[in-house]
Amino acid sequence: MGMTIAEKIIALAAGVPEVKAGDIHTVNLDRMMSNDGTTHLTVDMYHNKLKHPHIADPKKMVFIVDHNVPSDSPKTAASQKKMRDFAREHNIDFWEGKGVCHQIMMENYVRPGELIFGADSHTCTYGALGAFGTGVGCTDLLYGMVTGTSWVLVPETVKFNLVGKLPEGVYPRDLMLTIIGEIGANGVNYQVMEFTGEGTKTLSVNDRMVLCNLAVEAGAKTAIFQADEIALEYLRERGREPKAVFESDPDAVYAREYTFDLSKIQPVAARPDFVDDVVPAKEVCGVRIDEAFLGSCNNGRIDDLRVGAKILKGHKVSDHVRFLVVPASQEVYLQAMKEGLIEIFMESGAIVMNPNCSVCWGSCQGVIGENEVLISTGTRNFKGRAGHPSSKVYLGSSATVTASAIKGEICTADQL
Ligand SMILES: CC(C)[C@H](C(=O)O)[C@@H](O)C(=O)O
Ligand code: SF4
Repeated sequence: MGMTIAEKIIALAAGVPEVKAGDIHTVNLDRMMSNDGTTHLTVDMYHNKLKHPHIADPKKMVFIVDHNVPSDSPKTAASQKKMRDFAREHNIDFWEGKGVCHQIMMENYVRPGELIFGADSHTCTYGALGAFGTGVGCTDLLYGMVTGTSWVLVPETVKFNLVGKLPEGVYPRDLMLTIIGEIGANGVNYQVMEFTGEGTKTLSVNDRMVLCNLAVEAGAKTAIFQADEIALEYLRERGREPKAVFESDPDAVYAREYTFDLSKIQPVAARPDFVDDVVPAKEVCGVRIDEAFLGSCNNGRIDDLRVGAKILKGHKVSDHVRFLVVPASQEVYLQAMKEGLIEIFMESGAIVMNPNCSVCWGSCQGVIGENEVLISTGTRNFKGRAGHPSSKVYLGSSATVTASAIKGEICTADQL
């Protein structure tokens, strides 16, 4: 029987010739990532719960401080110290303040064909490079750390056929929010979203990251693209080799299929408090905002900063808006500096921050107050996600967020 890309990756990690959806397999993990959201809990369990604490292979581990960096309280400082000390003691790769975990992973580690666990729900981002990345809790992360292995219930795969090309001024973020709006927040629960079709050839690795990253917002176990020439070029530029390059067999089994015509996609926004409450952005135009956020592991890359800077150039951020611009990594930040983008943001009145999760999860920077409204390129708009429970978060593309920051109310770039 034919297999999908995801099934082939699991089969390779399990050391068996074939797997099918519904099977349970023990797998070797290629890598494990953990960030300051939960690593302190994993470290506590390591010390307090294990009879024979040890790490199978420290080279497989990556610890990244990105959620609350620089630390914002004595409490986070203490939990980050725990993480930092543990990483040093055990020779674990450690990154602090260098970028959002998934961006760091994509820039430095992920290889096609790998099976990667991350103690973070957006680990599905790595499918942009043809890897199977999935989020786990810290108990599973600890098990993986100690044994180098884990288990996987092989998920079904759902095929997303992409045709055509996105129109000018419409972005992968609009496409993925549209898909989530259509299939719903439980649309692909515990399934793999496989993106395929000629439309994928119009998408860069950065674009593919946007799609894969948000897959978990539709309940997906992960999302994946075939590692084609575009992905292999991204790898080559970074001096990495693939582990394995797979494509789905013609007779692979899919649970369902959808087709999305990219040329029909329009700017959209997700209304508070649900990621799948997606409407044409024009429908929410006029909503007064207090803050705008351009950043996160979904939309803090150089492409996003270029889009934002192009729209902002020659304009000023509205008097009553804080516009936070947060590059997803130092690599992105440096590139933006070289291109003069940071200057444009600063001169227009934006607040440019150090690479981190920022107000995407509203626990460290930019937290919004009672009844305040944020328009954001972050991943989620759940109640209280960015601060006070009465505050509201709208999600939109980098273009819509920047245009709204200028106007002081939600608007699309073509309305400026
Ligand atoms: C803190 C972390 C565990 C969490 C996640 O798993 O996604 C966060 O990154 C988020 O986006 O809500
Ligand atoms: S940027 Fe947002 S979604 Fe991404 S890891 Fe940080 S908090 Fe989670």
